[in-house]
Parts: sequence; C-alpha cells; structure tokens
Amino acid sequence: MSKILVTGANGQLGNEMRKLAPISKTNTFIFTDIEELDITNQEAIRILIQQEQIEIIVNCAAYTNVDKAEDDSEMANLINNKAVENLAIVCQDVGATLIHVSTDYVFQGTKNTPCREDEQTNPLGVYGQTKLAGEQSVQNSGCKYLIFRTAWLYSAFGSNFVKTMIRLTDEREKLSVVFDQVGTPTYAGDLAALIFQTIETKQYETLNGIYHYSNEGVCSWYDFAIEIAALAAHDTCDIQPCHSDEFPSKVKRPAFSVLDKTKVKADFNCKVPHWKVSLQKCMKELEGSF
Ligand SMILES: NC(=O)C1=CN([C@@H]2O[C@H](COP(=O)(O)OP(=O)(O)OC[C@H]3O[C@@H](n4cnc5c(N)ncnc54)[C@H](OP(=O)(O)O)[C@@H]3O)[C@@H](O)[C@H]2O)C=CC1
Ligand SMILES: Cc1cn([C@H]2C[C@H](O)[C@@H](COP(=O)(O)OP(=O)(O)O[C@H]3O[C@@H](C)C(=O)[C@@H](O)[C@H]3O)O2)c(=O)[nH]c1=O
Repeated sequence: MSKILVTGANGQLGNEMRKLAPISKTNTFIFTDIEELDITNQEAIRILIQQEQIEIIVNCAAYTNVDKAEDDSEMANLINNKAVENLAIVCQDVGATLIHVSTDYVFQGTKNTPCREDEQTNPLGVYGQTKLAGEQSVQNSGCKYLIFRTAWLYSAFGSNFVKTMIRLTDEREKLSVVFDQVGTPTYAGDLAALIFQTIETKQYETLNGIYHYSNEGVCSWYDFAIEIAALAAHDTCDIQPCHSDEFPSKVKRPAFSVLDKTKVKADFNCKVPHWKVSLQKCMKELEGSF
C-alpha cells in the first residue's frame, strides 16, 4: 500500500486521475489543488509529504495559458519551473518518486518527422521555455522521476480546444482554424490511465526518464476542429483552414510537434488509442452539454 499525492487536481489531468483512484487495489490517493497545497511553497510540500508519508507525487499543476504566459513570464516560471523544483527537491530528500508532465511545446517544430525524447529542444514561447526549465529542474534535483511529455490535451473538465470548438461552431456561421500547425490531440483520460497503470503495476520502480505520450495519429488544429464539429453535429458552421499569421496570437507555436511514442509503447507495454477514437469517448461524456 502506497500513498500518492496528486497536485493541481482540479485541472483536466487531475480530474481524470480522480476518476481512476477509486479502482485502485493497493494505493491511497490524496488530491490537492492550490487551496490545499500551493506547490510554490516548498515547506508546505515537505510538511504534507512527511505527515502523510507520500511515496509518489503526480504533478498535474501547471500554468497552461500559452498566450497569457507571454506577458506573465514570472508567474509561468514560478509554477512551471520553480514549483516543480520544490516538488523535486522534497522528493529527493525523502526518497519519493516524482511523476511530472510536460509538453510538445518544448520543441521548435520545424522538422517534419515525429519528435523523439532525446531530440534537441528549442521552445518558441514562454510557456514552452518554463516547461523545459521545469523538466531540467527535475533532472538536476537527483530525485527519482518520470516525465511524460504530452500534447494538445483535452477532457470533459476545464477549458480546452474541444470545448471551445463545440461552443464556437454552435455560435458562429463561419470559423477559421489554423492548418499549418500539426500534432496529435490527447485525451487526458488516456494519459491518466497510463500514469495510473504505472503506479498500480509499480513500473515507476524500474523505469525513469522522459517519455513521449499522445494519442495515435496526426492532424492539424483545422482537422481536429472539423472532427469535433462533425461529432457535435454542428453542421451549419463553415470551418475554413487558415495560416497561423491569419489567427492573431502573440505567441509562435510549433508547426510540427508530433511526438514519437516508440519508447513509451516498448517500456510501458501500453496500447495507445487513435485520437479519433478517444475524441468520440470524450464527446460522449460531454453529451447533453451541447
Ligand atoms: N492543456 C494542454 O493542452 C497540455 C497540457 N500539458 C501539461 O499537462 C499537465 C496537465 O495539464 P492540464 O490538466 O491541462 O492543466 P490545467 O490547467 O487544466 O490544470 C492545472 C491545475 O493546476 C492548478 N495550479 C496552478 N498553480 C498551482 C499552484 N501553485 N499549486 C497547485 N496547483 C496549481 C491550476 O489551478 P488554476 O486553474 O486555479 O490556475 C489547475 O487546477 C501540465 O503539466 C501541462 O503543462 C501538456 C501538453 C498539453
Ligand atoms: C479558438 C481558435 C484557435 N485557433 C488556433 C490557435 C492555436 O494555434 C490552435 C490551438 O488553440 P489553443 O488555444 O487550444 O492552443 P494552445 O493553448 O497553444 O494549446 C496548447 O496548450 C498547451 C498547454 C500545450 O501544452 C500544448 O500541447 C497545446 O495543447 O488553434 C484557431 O486557429 N482558430 C480558433 O478559432
């Protein structure tokens, strides 16, 4: 029996972890968000970890507003890097394992083959830079860790591209969506299932390092929007592809950030659902809300 702490548990991934916890056969999960545990406070982390004798931390907390981060780099760095360093230092001190989550936005995305874990990083914006710094803080701490880099996360919880597209394709007659940024959408429930499996089967005891995990397949945000609208039966909105420079944003995003999952599939022996299959699952959960 191990005790697991999930931080940032009110977000998309945290809520998906909450759904799985009750089926655990061997572990007890404690869920916190900023109100219960502000991870920028190292002392508060230390007290909770020691009091509860936590063996694993799953860090789902992050600053995820990519546009806002450009004007708020201090806060983004505090949450995506400094706070992650806090978790890693405490884990190292008490011998706990840190399971952390990072992003495809650590890559520049200028090549057109799937990104492997050992490939050169070069984030284009503040969000990606602070997430990369967070990865490095974990690695430098000396703690036992797993970092799952994922991409284009969505779920029935929180706000995300799927929910935005459901709303916009209902409200508008016409919509432009970028087709020159290519990646893979990932259902947060699938990533949570992998993290849960890692804990339940104790894979974290033998595996460590960075792993790429997204759903299977490749698409542009435009393709993703088309599929969302089709599943929502929002067929009156005319969705048109546009270039990135036609969609106003202060941050440059990677043009191609498909993640290569060869390593995670081999080491974790996990089956990865295609993004269209998982999108259908999530849309079913959202039924009634559109
Ligand atoms: N969303 C995406 O598309 C992608 C996300 N990721 C990564 O996956 C992980 C999970 O993302 P996701 O579930 O979407 O994130 P969310 O933004 O949905 O959730 C993050 C949670 O962390 C909380 N939080 C913020 N600051 C603190 C703090 N100081 N202490 C404790 N909790 C805090 C947030 O609270 P509040 O809302 O009040 O700020 C929120 O509840 C993150 O590491 C993210 O970088 C990777 C690729 C894609
Ligand atoms: C709403 C909208 C967005 N877009 C574009 C903007 C952007 O290039 C793309 C996706 O929009 P988003 O705001 O969801 O993008 P963004 O917030 O950048 O999504 C990213 O979030 C962080 C947390 C990650 O880690 C990444 O993996 C990725 O999921 O679609 C349109 O072209 N038309 C639209 O109407």
